Amino acid sequence: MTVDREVVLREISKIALPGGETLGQADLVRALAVEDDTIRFVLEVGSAEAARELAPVEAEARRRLLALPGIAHVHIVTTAPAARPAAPAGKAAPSLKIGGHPTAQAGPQPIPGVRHIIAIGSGKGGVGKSTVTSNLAVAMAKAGRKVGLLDADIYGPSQPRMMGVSGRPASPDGQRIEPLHAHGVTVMSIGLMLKEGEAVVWRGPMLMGAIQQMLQQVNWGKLDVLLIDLPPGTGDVQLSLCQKAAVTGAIIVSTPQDVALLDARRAIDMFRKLKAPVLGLIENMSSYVCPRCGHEAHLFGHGGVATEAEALGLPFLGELPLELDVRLAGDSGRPVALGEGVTAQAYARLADRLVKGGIG
Ligand SMILES: Nc1ncnc2c1ncn2[C@@H]1O[C@H](COP(=O)(O)OP(=O)(O)OP(=O)(O)O)[C@@H](O)[C@H]1O
Repeated sequence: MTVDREVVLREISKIALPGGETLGQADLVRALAVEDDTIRFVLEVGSAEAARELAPVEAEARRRLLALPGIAHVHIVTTAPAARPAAPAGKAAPSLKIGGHPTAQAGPQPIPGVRHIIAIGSGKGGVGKSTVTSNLAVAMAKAGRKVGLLDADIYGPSQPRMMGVSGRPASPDGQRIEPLHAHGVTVMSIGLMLKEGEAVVWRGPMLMGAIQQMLQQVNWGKLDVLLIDLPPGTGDVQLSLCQKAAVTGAIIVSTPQDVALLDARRAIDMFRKLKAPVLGLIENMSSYVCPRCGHEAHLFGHGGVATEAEALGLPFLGELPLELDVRLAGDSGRPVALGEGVTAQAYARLADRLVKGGIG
């Protein structure tokens, strides 16, 4: 038997809590990760007292999980908000330190001044999610919207390169973080918070702390829309994000290939479970137009995403061509949407569609 998230949840969800509910019913498990012989998760409760009462539950969960085949380590962290004096509005913020434990909160919070939060996800890596996010951000800014871009791709933050920003963001008061600005877009990336070349093994609580910090402690200012570049797949960042931020909706990027579509379906399913509405699907690398002869070819198939959107009853937001300039522009820090070509026009249409749809 392979021990995965589902197996772990099944194993511990029936454990009874002091109040009579089960662990599954109370929905306390966060940031669950299974890595080789190790299981890690957070139990998030409302108060320090409730956390203390969970000690026997923690012990029982550990006992059950260590009995699973191949599991040698179980790390459980129980978190509760620290009691702290009320701070004046807009001033409450812990120190600028990635990996702080998150403060448990009642539910998804809006970000002051930010009208819409849009998560951009994909089922699979390499389909162009980051490219689409940077170009869409630029296209919406060109259309006169106030746009922010948060790069939450912990596995490979690529927005600093794609947007051409570098340097560690300043924090003049040691509490709030000043974002960077490029091409009319306010930018913050988890990559800018890490030291160059630093490898980080993200643990659940660190991850949740980092996400919460980037949402709530960055001086985003007034934004019509904040686009969030998620890591590919269906993991803890997606979960943390939907728990911490009042996400307006998610957009899924896919190539037309069947395997990418299959993974995209999983991502859609996850957002639905997390109660984040899926605003629509985008087909990237849809067609290739030969720059010499103008011949159009469909290297990864064509139209699969539109068909999938229709089957799922979701809007199809548009298709974006495969073009060498897209990659070159992304590598040079000047997204192709800044220009006037075919792809830039496709992004302008996409931005227009979202703005007309009330997003941004
Ligand atoms: N439409 C396109 N035409 C040409 N190249 C593209 C296009 N879209 C993306 N690419 C290139 O494909 C590569 C992967 O794109 P990108 O990093 O945006 O994918 P991703 O889905 O964010 O991947 P990951 O999340 O795994 O980092 C990059 O080199 C990018 O420049």
